[in-house]
Amino acid sequence: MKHIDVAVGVVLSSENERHNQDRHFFICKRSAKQHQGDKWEFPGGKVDAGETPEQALARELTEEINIDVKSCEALMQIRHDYVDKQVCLHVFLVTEFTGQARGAEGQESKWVSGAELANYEFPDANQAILHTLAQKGLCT
Ligand SMILES: Nc1nc2c([nH]c(=O)n2[C@@H]2O[C@H](COP(=O)(O)OP(=O)(O)OP(=O)(O)O)[C@@H](O)[C@H]2O)c(=O)[nH]1
Ligand SMILES: [Mg+2]
Repeated sequence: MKHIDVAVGVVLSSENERHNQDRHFFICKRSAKQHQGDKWEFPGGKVDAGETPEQALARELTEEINIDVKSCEALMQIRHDYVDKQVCLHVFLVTEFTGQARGAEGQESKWVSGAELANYEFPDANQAILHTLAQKGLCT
C-alpha cells in the first residue's frame, strides 16, 4: 500500500490575547477532489524527499495559509491506515508565527475555539490529535 509522511500544523492563536483555554485553532476545509475530501483539516502536506518533517511544515504552511513559522514543537506522530493509503502524520504545535493566516489556495478556512473543534468533521486519523489537545487543556 502507498505510504506517505505528512507534516501537519496545529496553529494556535497568540497566547498574549487569550488564556490557554480560549486559544483558537486555524483549520481549513479540504477540497472535494482531495483524499478525505470535504473534511476539515489542520493545514499541512506531504514531506518531500530530502526534507525533514519540520522543513515540510514550514513550506506547506507558507504555501497553504501564508504564515511563516517562528516557533513550533513536535506534538505527536500518528500512523493510520485508510483503505487506499497509509499515512504517518508528524503533528506540530505552531506557537509563534508571522503573517495573517488565510486560505492561500482558495480553500475555506477559519479560527475556531477548542470547544468548537468537536463540531467539525476531520479525517479519522485526527481523533488522536483532538484527544491529545484535550489532555493538554487546549480543547474540550
Ligand atoms: N494536511 C492534513 N492532512 C491530513 C490530516 N489528517 C489526515 O489524515 N491527513 C491526510 O494526510 C494526507 C496528505 O495531506 P495533503 O493532501 O494535504 O498533502 P499535500 O498538501 O501535499 O497536497 P496534495 O494532496 O494536494 O498533493 C492526506 O491523505 C490526508 O487525508 C490533517 O489534519 N491535515
Ligand atoms: Mg495539504
